[in-house]
Amino acid sequence: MQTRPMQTVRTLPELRAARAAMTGRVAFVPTMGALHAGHMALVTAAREVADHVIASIFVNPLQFGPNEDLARYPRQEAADAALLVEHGCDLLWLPPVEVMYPAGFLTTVSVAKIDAAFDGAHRPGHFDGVATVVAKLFGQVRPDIALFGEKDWQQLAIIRRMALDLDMAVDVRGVPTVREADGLALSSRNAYLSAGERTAATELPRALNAAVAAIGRGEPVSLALAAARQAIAAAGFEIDYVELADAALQPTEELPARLLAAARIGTTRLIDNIPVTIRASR
Ligand SMILES: Nc1ncnc2c1ncn2[C@@H]1O[C@H](COP(=O)(O)OP(=O)(O)OP(=O)(O)O)[C@@H](O)[C@H]1O
Ligand SMILES: CC(C)(CO)[C@@H](O)C(=O)[O-]
Ligand code: BAL
Repeated sequence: MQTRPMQTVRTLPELRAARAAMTGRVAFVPTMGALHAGHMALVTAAREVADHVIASIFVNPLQFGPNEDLARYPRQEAADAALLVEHGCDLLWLPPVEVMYPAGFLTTVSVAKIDAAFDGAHRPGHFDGVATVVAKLFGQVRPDIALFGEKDWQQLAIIRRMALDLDMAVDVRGVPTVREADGLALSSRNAYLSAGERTAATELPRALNAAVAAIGRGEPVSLALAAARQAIAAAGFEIDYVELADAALQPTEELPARLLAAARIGTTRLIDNIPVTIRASR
């Protein structure tokens, strides 16, 4: 892997100066840190499509509910910076919370309808927090391209919609989910799992894949989803949802049908999703 100098900035004047010095196309990877190979796939994809790569790390309080894991969300700035350097990031934007939300901050960006189901229903206010911070980050960084993981499928749909609706002139691109060898989607929150929970967690992608295979064979969707829910629950999960994304979550034709799931094991909430092909003649 190449290593090249990476600048780290924590103030808006420094960010603006560094951005102004960039010529050519700029790709942006927003994150909440605790970086892993999934984030690095975004940085690598960014490197391939642009002249400069900017990443941000900001654990955004606005997108956490009152009983969620804001306080314990993993923070590992030095290790994150080292990974970003290794993968060719040019600029790391590390805004303090008072720079993002100074006293008097009053604005919310809300993407209606596609935020209503799935994680939007289970995490009230979450996607307003995401849309608001990403709108701010886009305004600060002014990227040509921004990359988001397909793991957060609904988030990707919402940000695409927001960028289109608000004429942000940012090309929002999805990057396929990076998985562990046993199928579990990489996630910063996997660090919360005990050894037993980590073993059980593989049931989530396994059951989703089994359901998609059954649907592909022509089994009724309702039966395939019921079997997946049963298997996920039997592994020790409390299920938030295991559902097919409906047309409302497909704001562009580039986003095919998807089976989405969220479930909690112990104190950890995991999400996942995979593509589905539904036979016309069932
Ligand atoms: N396994 C993965 N494959 C591809 N992209 C990913 C993966 N995990 C996270 N991303 C993407 O990285 C970006 C930053 O995500 P974030 O920092 O929340 O990481 P995370 O691992 O998803 O953490 P969390 O556990 O909070 O969900 C998002 O666009 C997200 O979709
Ligand atoms: C897009 C994002 C960085 C906004 O805080 C976050 O929701 C995430 O890490 O997926
Ligand atoms: N990975 C999406 C950010 C969140 O769960 O808050």
